[in-house]
Amino acid sequence: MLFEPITSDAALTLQDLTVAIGNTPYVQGASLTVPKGEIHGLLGPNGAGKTTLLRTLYRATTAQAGTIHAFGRRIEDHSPREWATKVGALVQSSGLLAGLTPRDIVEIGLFVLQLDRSEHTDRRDAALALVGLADKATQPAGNLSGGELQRCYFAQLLACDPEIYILDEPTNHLDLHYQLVLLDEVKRRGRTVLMTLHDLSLAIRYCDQVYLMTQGRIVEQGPPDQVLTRDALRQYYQVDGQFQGAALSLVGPVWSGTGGGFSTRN
Ligand SMILES: Nc1ncnc2c1ncn2[C@@H]1O[C@H](COP(=O)(O)OP(=O)(O)OP(=O)(O)O)[C@@H](O)[C@H]1O
Repeated sequence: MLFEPITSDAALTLQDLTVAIGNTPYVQGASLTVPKGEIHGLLGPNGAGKTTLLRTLYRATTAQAGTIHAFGRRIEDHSPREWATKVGALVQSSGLLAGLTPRDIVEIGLFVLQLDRSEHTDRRDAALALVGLADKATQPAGNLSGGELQRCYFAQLLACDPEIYILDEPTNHLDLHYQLVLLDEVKRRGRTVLMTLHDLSLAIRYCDQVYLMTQGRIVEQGPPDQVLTRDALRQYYQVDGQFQGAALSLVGPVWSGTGGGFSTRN
């Protein structure tokens, strides 16, 4: 297979990545390039392999084949600390919150950067204010609502402000206001982003490019309005609907065939 050359303009490059759990490959031959400062979306039905792919980027999983480069350097050539300062992730996780406050959670993220005390405090407080948690900063995180907790993890990432943001369903639990506030903030910062999204209207609104994944493979890629056609929605998401601008007009589910993920819907 011929690949595009890896340049340092490409913030993130995955080439022919295969990730297996046990003997089953859940990501197969995935290649993508995110240029510096662009926002790319990884889309597709449940079980398509999106999270499994992202997990290799924050080093929770190791790929069996293929390569990952950030700014032209292989992932293996970075120390875990170096990678953690370059690549930050917002993941789908309940976490262990016993005894922690939102302030602690943000500080745990900042620890790896080893900032001087005043910058550490400034970044922590600014991030908690940005996500609207300044008044709950010292309360038990275990008492936060689902959306507040997601905002808390967002604050951790925004405080660290890595060069590359890996976001797994970043709008999970967020109300409409915070969906827009936080994704606007990510876009405003001009960082490089690879994120999974089930909300396709948000993909149209924020993504420069999207990849449609199904059964572990990237099957379509391009600007979101060109990828998310009526045919693609029917084939990969099993819905009848179409976009008018960023608005999705849905008719209903389509029941024929199997799901695009690893489980069937019949
Ligand atoms: N630890 C594991 N053991 C066994 N199978 C797993 C494991 N982790 C993931 N899988 C399987 O890998 C497949 C891909 O899962 P993944 O979480 O990557 O999908 P996804 O595209 O992110 O889905 P969703 O949109 O539902 O979040 C699924 O079929 C899932 O059951």
